[in-house]
Amino acid sequence: MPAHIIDGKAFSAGLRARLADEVKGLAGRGLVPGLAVILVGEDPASQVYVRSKERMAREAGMASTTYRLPAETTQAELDALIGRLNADEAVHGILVQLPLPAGLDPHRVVEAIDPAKDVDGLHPVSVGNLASGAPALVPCTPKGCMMLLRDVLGDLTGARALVVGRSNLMGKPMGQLLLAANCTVTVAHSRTRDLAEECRRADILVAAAGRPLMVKGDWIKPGATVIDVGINRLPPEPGQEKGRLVGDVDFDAAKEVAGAITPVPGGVGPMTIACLLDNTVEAACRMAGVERGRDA
Ligand SMILES: NC(=O)C1=CN([C@@H]2O[C@H](COP(=O)(O)OP(=O)(O)OC[C@H]3O[C@@H](n4cnc5c(N)ncnc54)[C@H](OP(=O)(O)O)[C@@H]3O)[C@@H](O)[C@H]2O)C=CC1
Ligand SMILES: Nc1nc(=O)c2c([nH]1)NC[C@@H]1CN(c3ccc(C(=O)N[C@@H](CCC(=O)O)C(=O)O)cc3)C=[N+]21
Repeated sequence: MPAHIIDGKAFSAGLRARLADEVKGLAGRGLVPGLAVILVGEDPASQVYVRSKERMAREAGMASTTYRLPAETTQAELDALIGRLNADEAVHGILVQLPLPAGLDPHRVVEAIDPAKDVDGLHPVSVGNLASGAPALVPCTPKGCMMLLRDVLGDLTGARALVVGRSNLMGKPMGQLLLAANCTVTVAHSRTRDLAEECRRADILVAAAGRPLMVKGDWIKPGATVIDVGINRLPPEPGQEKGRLVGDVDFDAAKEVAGAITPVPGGVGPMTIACLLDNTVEAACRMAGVERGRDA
């Protein structure tokens, strides 16, 4: 039986509609959640992301400002902007798009952000809170993956979970969240010895390697839940202007074996933006001492 196709786009729209209601309520109390995004240089993937993020923040009734800085921006200039945003009471969330141009130190930039406004969940305080089980602002993409997994599977207790990739933005926090959800977690990477064999053991497979179509159909355990985080553009076919967008999983083959699977596009990507908005509302409520009606 072909897999259930997990509709991240619809899930994201539902979450954003609930956030819009919540934001309306907050605005009535004088609190408008504000997001600041900093984009240095012209990374094309980040530009797409920044545009849809700004649109969706506005649609949810939030304030959103994007700071576009030239690639030659110095560390001191970037630090100064972050300092101003830290001090700005109308800003509740600050996100610096990664990767940064060469010459800018991503660790220093992330550490300059007030942890209370760290809606990307990358500051050492956020990372420590997540790892130690304290309330934390959780990185948006792994958070979105967990929402989809819980929607499909309910309780994840005891499941064997494999995360392919160990980046700070995705693989590592994903491993932490699955562990907190009582999965038995393996994190694979480019030095993993037999990736196919590791995949075949996984009840939950999260692919975040940035390698187009790397995970083959016969690497999937029958019935497994597959979350494809990869966003890769293939080279254009003759006569086409742009190449096709594909994930890290060979979707056409995998959907014949998996129990459930996310498509690319329309899977994890839209969840990332919804979770960014959710984190901004969360940060705003914490700063204002407002209790949230839980559901996200
Ligand atoms: N949908 C969304 O919202 C988002 C999508 N993405 C996409 O997810 C993917 C991963 O992003 P990100 O984590 O930032 O990427 P990084 O490049 O930072 O990390 C990639 C990870 O994958 C591992 N890896 C690379 N090649 C292989 C391989 N052949 N076998 C096993 N592991 C491998 C690397 O291992 P090692 O550490 O050994 O080098 C590394 O840990 C990208 O396609 C990105 O575009 C990212 C963020 C959000
Ligand atoms: N500090 C930081 N935090 C990030 O979370 C971050 C980042 N930097 N740098 C870039 C990556 C990439 N990323 C995406 C988010 C949404 C989609 C998305 O919405 N994708 C849609 C459409 C994609 C399209 O059509 O081009 C989809 O998959 O359906 C994609 C990619 C967040 N990132």
